[in-house]
Amino acid sequence: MNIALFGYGKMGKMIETLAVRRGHQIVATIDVDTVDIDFARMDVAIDFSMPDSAFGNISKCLEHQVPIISGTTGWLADFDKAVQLCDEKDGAFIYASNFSLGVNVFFELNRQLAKMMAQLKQYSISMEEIHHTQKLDAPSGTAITLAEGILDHTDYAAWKLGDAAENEIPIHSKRIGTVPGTHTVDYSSAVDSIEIKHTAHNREGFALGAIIAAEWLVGKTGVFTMKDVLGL
Ligand SMILES: NC(=O)C1=CN([C@@H]2O[C@H](COP(=O)(O)OP(=O)(O)OC[C@H]3O[C@@H](n4cnc5c(N)ncnc54)[C@H](O)[C@@H]3O)[C@@H](O)[C@H]2O)C=CC1
Ligand SMILES: O=C(O)C1=N[C@H](C(=O)O)C[C@H](O)C1
Repeated sequence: MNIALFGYGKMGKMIETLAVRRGHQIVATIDVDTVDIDFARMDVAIDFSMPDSAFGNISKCLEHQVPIISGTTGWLADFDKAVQLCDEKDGAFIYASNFSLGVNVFFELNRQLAKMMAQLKQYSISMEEIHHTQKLDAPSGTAITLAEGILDHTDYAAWKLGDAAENEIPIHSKRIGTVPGTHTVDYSSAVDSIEIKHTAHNREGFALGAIIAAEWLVGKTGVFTMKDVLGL
């Protein structure tokens, strides 16, 4: 496949390495200063850029009929517009807050646990996410997806960054060194706690998941998720 990378930072470079190893060609690396973009050469594009550039990059790809994988977080205020544009253009689009296969299993585990705990009102829920100090957005996209999975199955009204009201799920964000990404969901009562946790050891899992999603998306039309890709 001919892959274009939008965003040639930590993730873009990791995806390049793994994609070449899987036999793909990187036909463009587009970063903040890139002026000319040759969309005709691309079978698929993968965007790991910045919160304020993601929607623009996604829109350009959809306008040019290039299937687009979006991994950038912190731009979801524009998500519905991206879906609408994809429909209008008969395009192909996948966004995931986290492409790692392990985290996508963890998302399902989180939803199952929330269902089981919904009636046990003696437990209060809190979440923690830890990332490297260069991360621009908080809470992480992954933490938001986890919180949404809990909100779907419980009486909590919303999630909140930091301290929260009784009917809100607090998400505590920490920025430490070079941590690639750790997410914990905690249910605590007066007598015990239940905790589920995912720890990324490096960025390879995110990059591999994004490439697998790109391989899956080419030739399809519509808006999909990692659940579709992985058959979860
Ligand atoms: N969904 C997932 O599985 C994962 C998502 N991420 C997200 O991916 C994004 C990028 O993460 P990193 O690579 O660690 O960040 P990074 O800061 O290392 O790289 C971002 C790159 O985007 C470039 N950029 C800025 N404006 C641009 C534009 N208009 N067009 C193209 N590129 C532009 C920057 O110059 C930089 O090189 C973040 O939003 C992060 O939260 C990160 C890891 C996994
Ligand atoms: O910025 C990162 O590094 C990561 N961002 C994603 C997020 O916001 O959830 C995914 C992963 O946790 C790494």
